Amino acid sequence: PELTFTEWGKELGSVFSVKILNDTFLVLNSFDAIREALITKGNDFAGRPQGSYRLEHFSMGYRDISFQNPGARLKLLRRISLSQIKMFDTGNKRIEELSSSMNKDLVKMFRSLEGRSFNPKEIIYTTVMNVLIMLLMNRKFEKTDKEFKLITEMERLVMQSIAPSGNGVELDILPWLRYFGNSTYKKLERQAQHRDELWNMIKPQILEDIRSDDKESNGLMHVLFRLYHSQQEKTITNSCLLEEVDLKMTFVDMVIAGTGTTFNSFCGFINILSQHRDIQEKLQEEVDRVIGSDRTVSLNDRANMPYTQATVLELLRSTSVGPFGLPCATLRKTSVSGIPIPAGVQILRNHWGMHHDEGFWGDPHAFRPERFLDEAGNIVPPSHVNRRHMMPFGAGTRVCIGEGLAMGRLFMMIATMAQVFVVEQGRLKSSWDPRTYQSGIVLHPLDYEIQLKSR
Ligand code: HEM
Repeated sequence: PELTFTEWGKELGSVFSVKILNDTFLVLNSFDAIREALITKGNDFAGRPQGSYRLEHFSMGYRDISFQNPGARLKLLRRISLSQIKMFDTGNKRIEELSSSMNKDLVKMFRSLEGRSFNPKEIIYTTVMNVLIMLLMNRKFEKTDKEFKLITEMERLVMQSIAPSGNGVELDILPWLRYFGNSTYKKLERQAQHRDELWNMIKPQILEDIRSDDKESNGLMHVLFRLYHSQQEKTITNSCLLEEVDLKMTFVDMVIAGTGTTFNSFCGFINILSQHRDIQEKLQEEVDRVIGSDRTVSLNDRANMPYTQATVLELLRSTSVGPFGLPCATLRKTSVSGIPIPAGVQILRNHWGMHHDEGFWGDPHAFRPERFLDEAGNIVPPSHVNRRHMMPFGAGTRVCIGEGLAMGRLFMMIATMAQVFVVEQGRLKSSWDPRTYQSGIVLHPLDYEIQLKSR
């Protein structure tokens, strides 16, 4: 739909409405309209649609961060999650060590396949997923662990069943179809079983860490459980009393929101790299000059590696793996581009269209990191017009809470690949162009294979 809406926007203008079966969405299709909604009138547009049977089922009654409406609970969960994610940035030695150990794992897994043609998806998925698990529980799982299998399967089932315009939309309109073997309902039920089984496995692990008072067990879930216990014992009072379902859905939400997005962006990148020799050489030149080969990449290197940073930005713009962000809803009577909008209207923001607007970008379908560099080769500041036209993480009060984590991980993985490998196309070739990606709430690059040579 992102390509269709972008085309329609040329005729219909920057704001139009579409009917998907009997659900109506207002589509915001230009930078000005999206900016007005998310930033100038952020509080008016900060709601999430609450009428979808599928979302309500998946989120246990909107108890996750992504789909609940603003209120004390959302504020508390967002604040704690954000402060934990900040610890993943520079300055925390243990996290830095763990992150670089994960990069080492990525390199080790790739090295074991050197010289062969292979699909890198599984290895990338394992690495990205484990970064999330590290954030949540301060540990990592092996591919063969039951927990890992449950998480993977749960994430796959969610992606297949909750896209606003995808398969299963009929269940929102006719929820009674669940009594008649509806296939999306079966997927929702299966994911709920996986979720519960997973929670029953990880909850005792988190509680055991807390009991043993392991100072290093400071994952987001440890922090939330400690707060939850303090609230129960009435040693802390917040304006919102957490229940176990809030903790469980925060875990599920972070895994779902953080894995598919980062994983598909990086998967897209490796295919882009294998077909852009010039970009690969520029990345290699920079990493050789700034880091060399004697030490591993660190987040602190970002400041000295503008080309790699520009590549991360161009990757997020070009692939736009969250083509509409998350759907939002107006909380009160408002307007956009001078058009009055009542409360309760469901909104889709065409981030893809904004990131591929030919009138603005000129050549939006070329992969060109230089768009984000000035004449001296420095990264342009966030106030630069090209950076302002980029909202891969949304903006305003509901901006993605994983932005810093995702940007940091993408930087680490891109710089590490350039430092260690030359990436070439393998036997299975597919277009790198994101217009070919498979649609969904998150876009998926087509399958491809690569061949790696150590540098
Ligand atoms: C390349 C990676 C990522 C992209 C492109 C991305 C993109 C987005 C977008 C567009 C939104 C919707 C914002 C809005 O409604 O305005 C969002 C929300 C969200 N993201 Fe991300 N994200 C990424 C990585 C992550 C990671 C790593 C995490 C977890 C650590 C995460 C957690 C969330 C959560 C919880 C929300 C819901 C926020 C809310 O509704 O208040 N994301 N993300």
